[in-house]
Amino acid sequence: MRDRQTLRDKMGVYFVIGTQDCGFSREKTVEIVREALAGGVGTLQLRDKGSKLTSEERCELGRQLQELCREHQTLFFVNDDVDLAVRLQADGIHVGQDDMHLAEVRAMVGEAMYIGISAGTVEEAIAAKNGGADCIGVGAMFATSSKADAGEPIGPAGLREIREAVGAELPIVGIGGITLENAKQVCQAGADGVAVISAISRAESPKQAAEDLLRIVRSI
Ligand SMILES: Cc1ncc(COP(=O)(O)OP(=O)(O)O)c(N)n1
Ligand SMILES: Cc1nc(C(=O)O)sc1CCOP(=O)(O)O
Ligand SMILES: [Mg+2]
Repeated sequence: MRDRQTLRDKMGVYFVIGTQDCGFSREKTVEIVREALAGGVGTLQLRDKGSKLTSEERCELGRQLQELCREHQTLFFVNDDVDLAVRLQADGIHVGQDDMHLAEVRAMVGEAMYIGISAGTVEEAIAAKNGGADCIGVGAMFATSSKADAGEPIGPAGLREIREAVGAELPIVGIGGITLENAKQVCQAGADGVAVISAISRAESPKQAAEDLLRIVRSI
């Protein structure tokens, strides 16, 4: 069953990944995820964008990653693809402002699955909270090359405003351009954790990068 405190605890280091971040290689994606999980990633999101995988192959990759997550007690989220999340019985689904509406997602996934929503403004964050979102991904925090349409960075000040508006209870991760150098600022502004792609996927050691991020998040 969904539990807000469990979710908050698991969102310290939230790794978002798809084959597009790993040279379109499934094997490389699995290898990086394996390392990242060993480093303490608490939530993994499969975000396969513009990939060369068929839907069956994407489902198979999802199953593989979900199995690895289970071995590490890591939450497994699917990005955008509500049907895939239902098929895999993922722990969570993440949707943005241009994706399926929250109420429709809830009707499709049932009561047990976490729903994460993207928010870049106070209005979006309040709407997500009032609509029953379990957590929000706030961004873009900083400039990012991992998402072409990420929009203008809102910085830690933007996240702080959102935290003040939604209150202390709703789990929040910052996302977009987060690195070992700026992760502390994101948490100091009120985030429960950091969601990253490149800080882990492009690190020389994804395991070390995840460990370092977790240490920073836990230091706040
Ligand atoms: C944790 C988290 N936060 C935000 C996003 C971005 O979602 P969205 O705005 O729908 O953009 P895409 O990821 O679909 O390109 C996310 N994926 N995860
Ligand atoms: C997936 C995603 N969503 C964003 C948002 O602003 O909602 S920014 C982003 C990309 C995050 O990648 P990196 O950690 O490499 O910057
Ligand atoms: Mg989306």
